[in-house]
Amino acid sequence: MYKEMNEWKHIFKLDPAKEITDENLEKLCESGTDAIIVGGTDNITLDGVLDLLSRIRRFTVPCILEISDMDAITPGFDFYFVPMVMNSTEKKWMMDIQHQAIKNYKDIMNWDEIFVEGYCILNEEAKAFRKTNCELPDTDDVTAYAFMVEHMFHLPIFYLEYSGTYGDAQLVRQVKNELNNTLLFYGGGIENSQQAVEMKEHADVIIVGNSIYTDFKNALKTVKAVK
Ligand SMILES: CC(C)=CCC/C(C)=C/CC/C(C)=C/CC/C(C)=C/CC/C(C)=C/CC/C(C)=C/CC/C(C)=C/COP(=O)(O)OP(=O)(O)O
Ligand SMILES: O=P(O)(O)OC[C@@H](O)CO
Ligand SMILES: [Mg+2]
Repeated sequence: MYKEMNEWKHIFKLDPAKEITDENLEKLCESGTDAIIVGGTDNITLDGVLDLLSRIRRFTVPCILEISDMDAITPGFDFYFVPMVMNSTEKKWMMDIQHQAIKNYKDIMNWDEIFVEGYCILNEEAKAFRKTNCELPDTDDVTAYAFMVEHMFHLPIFYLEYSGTYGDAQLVRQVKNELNNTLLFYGGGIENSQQAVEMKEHADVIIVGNSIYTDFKNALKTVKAVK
């Protein structure tokens, strides 16, 4: 585990398929957030990733590529996050794409900068849910996935993903109570300081994505709210 990651509280997730002005990008990078993730589900191109990378690189904030497409992997990021979708009904999204990627890249992979995320996607409307043919887990299922991620796979991150909608804070609390070593990331629908504080009470790290593009001022305020 990258030592400082244990102390992270807040991350902004920027989508390479969406536009952001230099002015707003600077505000995000200088906001005090712990890191910027570059990632999304649809239309992720190498050009889009490289554009954001070069613009974020002007600042000191750690910059992470969350890999969702093999064709959009590039050197230059501080860290690489590799999703494995626990509640996908297809082995492909849990194992096979990652297996193929490791065959391609194993000779140049620096495992000190690569972190695998056990994803559990809980919003049926999210693009990632549909793309990876997820099934909606109940509370017991989610808890069991958390156990698997920590005790069977020993992954550094369990990611409760509600992308696009605000989730169930009580479920986040229950999951947090089951985890000891694996960090709990929460992402989904955080649009204001109050929501950020509520989810940060339970999750180790909150991720703010879409509201950067829909309500920038309030998205920016989520950093100070949790720090
Ligand atoms: C050249 C170089 C420096 C190499 C470095 C070495 C390296 C890091 C090699 C890669 C190793 C590896 C194992 C890669 C895995 C590659 C891969 C494509 C894995 C599959 C990932 C996956 C399951 C993708 C499916 C979609 C998904 C779950 C994406 C996660 C992010 C997410 C949920 C985004 C939010 O999406 P959403 O909000 O629903 O959608 P929009 O924001 O787009 O609307
Ligand atoms: O876009 P939102 O809904 O903020 O979710 C953040 C992140 O978890 C998406 O992968
Ligand atoms: Mg998104």
